[in-house]
Amino acid sequence: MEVFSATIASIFFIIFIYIFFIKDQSSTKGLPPGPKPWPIVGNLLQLGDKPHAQFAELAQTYGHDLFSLKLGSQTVVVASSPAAATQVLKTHDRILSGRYVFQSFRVEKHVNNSIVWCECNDNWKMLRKVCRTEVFSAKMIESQAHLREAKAMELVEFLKGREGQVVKIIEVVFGSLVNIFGRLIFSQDVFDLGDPTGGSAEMKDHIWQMLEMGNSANPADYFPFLGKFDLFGQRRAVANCLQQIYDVWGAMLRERRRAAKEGAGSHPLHDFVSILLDAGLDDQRINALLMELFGAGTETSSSTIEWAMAELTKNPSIKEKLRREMESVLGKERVKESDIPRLPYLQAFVKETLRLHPATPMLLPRRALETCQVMGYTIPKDCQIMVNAWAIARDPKIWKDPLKFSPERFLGSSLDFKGNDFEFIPFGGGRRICPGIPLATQFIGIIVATLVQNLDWSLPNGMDPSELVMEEKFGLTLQKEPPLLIVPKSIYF
Ligand code: HEM
Repeated sequence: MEVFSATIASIFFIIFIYIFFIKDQSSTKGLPPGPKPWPIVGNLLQLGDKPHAQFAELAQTYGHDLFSLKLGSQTVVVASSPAAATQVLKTHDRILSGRYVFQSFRVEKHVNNSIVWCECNDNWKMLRKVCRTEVFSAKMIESQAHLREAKAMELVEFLKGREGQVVKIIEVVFGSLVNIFGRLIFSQDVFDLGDPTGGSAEMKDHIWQMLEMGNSANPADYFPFLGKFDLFGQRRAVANCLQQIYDVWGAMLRERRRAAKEGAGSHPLHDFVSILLDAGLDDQRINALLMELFGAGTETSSSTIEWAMAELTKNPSIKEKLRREMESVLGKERVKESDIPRLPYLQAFVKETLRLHPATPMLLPRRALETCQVMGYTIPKDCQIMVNAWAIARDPKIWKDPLKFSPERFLGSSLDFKGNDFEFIPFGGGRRICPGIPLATQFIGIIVATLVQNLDWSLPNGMDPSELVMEEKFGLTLQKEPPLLIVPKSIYF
């Protein structure tokens, strides 16, 4: 019996070795060069909390265009130059348009209806079309400008009320953005800025929980065979959280449908929900899309605004230039979104913030739908592909004095983030480019301009702005450590 058990154990051991060593070795044939992986863990131990910076260093050694590495048993290819980004996001856009869906988010009902995670199938095309022609159309964006302007001013009033007190800027900006989204999406606030327990506490908690779960590591992303067991219950937690959010929204959707029926087919409110109902989307699609807009829009935009505030704090002369531009163009008028096209320095400032601090430094991971050849290397089917937009935007071969925060570099330049200039791709590119660009740029522009026009602030404890340490963590972090703390001071013209 013992001999039998030992034989079975040996067979399993050999299969295990085969899977992790021999099969792995053969699957690396033709891949871009990269650091030698350790057995089983691959190059995981070489990653810290800033993979985009570590990947930038690896690119120096192994391949300025493309290099590959193993994260556990997953093969990952990283593009780190504009030429390689062009290949991934343009030349091979179709084949490389799959998404690598994080294991915690593999909740079937959500993924199938998700614009972020589903394949570029008919459902995805329909959702993108609704976004392009309805939700983010120029008419819709313009019609809701007054809401964002009012919320930006509410934020200023809130901060003025905290004069002399220390404020963690990300929390108030995040709260403001969630409220703007609440208003744009279903015409109601989610947070009460002045009362941390106020607003819709239930919805606020669910959204925080979702964002935190999205940021927590799942070992199954490195060892996919663990995925089906959901060992740490992360997928179940995401599914529960989504269900709770959908339940709240479900009640609202039912109420809207009822009101629409009674009002002979017209929805009284002009918000995203009414657009989606009018577009004939079913509840599951609406739920998934609303979740996506909240998830993809709030954290990215609020972290960009936090970076903008940090740069303004560190560079008071830039804050002054923004103020002077507004004074000369608008006089004493309060800034509005429709003024942004007349404020070139503000536009250049937003671009420079996105260049140095892209909210998703390596975009969202893509997946090869088929094996293909890119720049003479083999990219195997199902391989994960990342584009290091952060490294590209700091490459001294492309940018003069790349680490200097200088909005001037964009003045008089046609360089834009709309996916055609592959040296500057904070919103990605190709068919999966961020559909929220028109909204994100309005948000960021109006909030930054309103803060600069109406408020002054300093760092706590008389700290000198030059001492401000500005370090990115990986991508979609809530930037809890170190947060930007400021002391608001009102300014009066
Ligand atoms: C500063 C703000 C933002 C940044 C930096 C940003 C960045 C990105 C990036 C890099 C991608 C992946 C693109 C690719 O794979 O090539 C993406 C996708 C996406 N973004 Fe944004 N985003 C921002 C704001 C928003 C907003 C405000 C919304 C909507 C309200 C939004 C909705 C989406 C959606 C739905 C996708 C998935 C698109 C798809 O897979 O087809 N984003 N975003």
